Amino acid sequence: PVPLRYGAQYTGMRTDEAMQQWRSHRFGQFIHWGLYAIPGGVWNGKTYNYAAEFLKSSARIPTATWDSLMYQFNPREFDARAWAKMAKQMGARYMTITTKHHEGFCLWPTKFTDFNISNTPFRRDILKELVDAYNAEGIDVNFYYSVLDWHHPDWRYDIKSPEDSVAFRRFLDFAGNQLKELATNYPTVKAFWFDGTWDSSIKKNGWWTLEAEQMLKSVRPGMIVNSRLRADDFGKRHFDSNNQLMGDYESGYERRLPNPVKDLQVTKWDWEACMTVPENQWGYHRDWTVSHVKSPLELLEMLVHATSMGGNFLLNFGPDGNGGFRNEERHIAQFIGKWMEKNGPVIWDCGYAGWEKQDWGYFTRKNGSAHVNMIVFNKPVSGLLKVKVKGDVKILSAKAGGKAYRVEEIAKNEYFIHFTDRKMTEPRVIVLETAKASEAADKYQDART
Ligand SMILES: Cc1ccc([C@@H]2N[C@@H](C)[C@@H](O)[C@H]2O)cc1
Repeated sequence: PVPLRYGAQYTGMRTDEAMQQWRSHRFGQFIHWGLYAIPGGVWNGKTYNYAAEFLKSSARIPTATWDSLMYQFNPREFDARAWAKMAKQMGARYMTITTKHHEGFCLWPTKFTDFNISNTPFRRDILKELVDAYNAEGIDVNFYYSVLDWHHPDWRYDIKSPEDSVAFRRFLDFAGNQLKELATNYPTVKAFWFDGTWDSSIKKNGWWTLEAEQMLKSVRPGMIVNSRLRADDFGKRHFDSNNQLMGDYESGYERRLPNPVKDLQVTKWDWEACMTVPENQWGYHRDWTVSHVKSPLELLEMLVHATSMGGNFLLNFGPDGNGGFRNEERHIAQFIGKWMEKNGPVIWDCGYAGWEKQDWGYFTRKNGSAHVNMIVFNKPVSGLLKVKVKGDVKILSAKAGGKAYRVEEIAKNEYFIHFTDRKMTEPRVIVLETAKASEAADKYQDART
């Protein structure tokens, strides 16, 4: 392997309590909220279809003009407790909030720039209200932080001169100070979700990305950081030049999920996929007719899909400039919440079952359990659900609620579950009880004698 100073700091999955908690949550609520929520993708009467949080660049708005939105930020409807209740009802176990997005506006009263919530008509510390409200509902809070900063004069996309180096060094000190401030002043924060780290200026300063990770973990032992923060000695990101994952979980799945057949490598490490409800809107956009809006069922299937491959699913909400959620978002939360109320146990604390993906849906398994969960989305015409088990395993029973389904062994390690449900109105969970084939044989042995 190539000797690295700023590469992966450890190999394998973390087994400490904090990481086990993060991993067991499986389902998180992403919240993108900032000045971009005020115009909501519309500027001077023109609607820009690209992501609303990029309106500043889509509409080529001068920084001074964009930054003056700060004087309008006064979300009267904002109620952190109501947000937290909606997330709780949805079945989310953690929430990731944009402390600062690319625009550079800070949702907390930071000491390191005036471009923050305390200089708005609203004044209140939104971050503190959210952390307190979500924690009170038993939901962990993580911080999204964009290193890329359109507001800060010392930001550089690349380092092309000694002046760039001096300025960018000041910028990295600024970012480091903000990160330390966040980890210190909000002591219950569990993880940092870094974004805006793809530019050459960062890739040429891999040392800083490791220093930021180490600083956060020294301020808060157990802190979790995503792979997207990290660049190694050669500017390689996410996976270092020895192909080792940097940070504590892979965060490369944005608006896409790993393939359940071809991408099984992800089951070897922690990872999280983040997802928009429209095709590509993270911040609030006034007009959702500009693209496909995913249905609650599509999003529920993605949550199950991620869990089935041992990953987390971070579903995005974009509150408007007043602090309200769209009806589509409320409906999604209510729909998924209703399903999770009954079936949360096949998501929370669950992961990759180790069996081959089948067409009818997904397997999940609570770590180490002899029970394997089937979440059925696509009932076949035959009503026969194929299950291929691995190794010394026999299926003893298949149950949904109190009802048992016939388990038919059709070949070695292959079964049909006779799924006689007539009409499927929602994804159905069938729990398989398994035992070691060798031991199970003894069980039959007993029956025969
Ligand atoms: C090209 C591009 C840059 C940044 C993004 C940001 N990452 C997501 C997690 C959102 O924050 C989006 O604004 C998306 C696409």
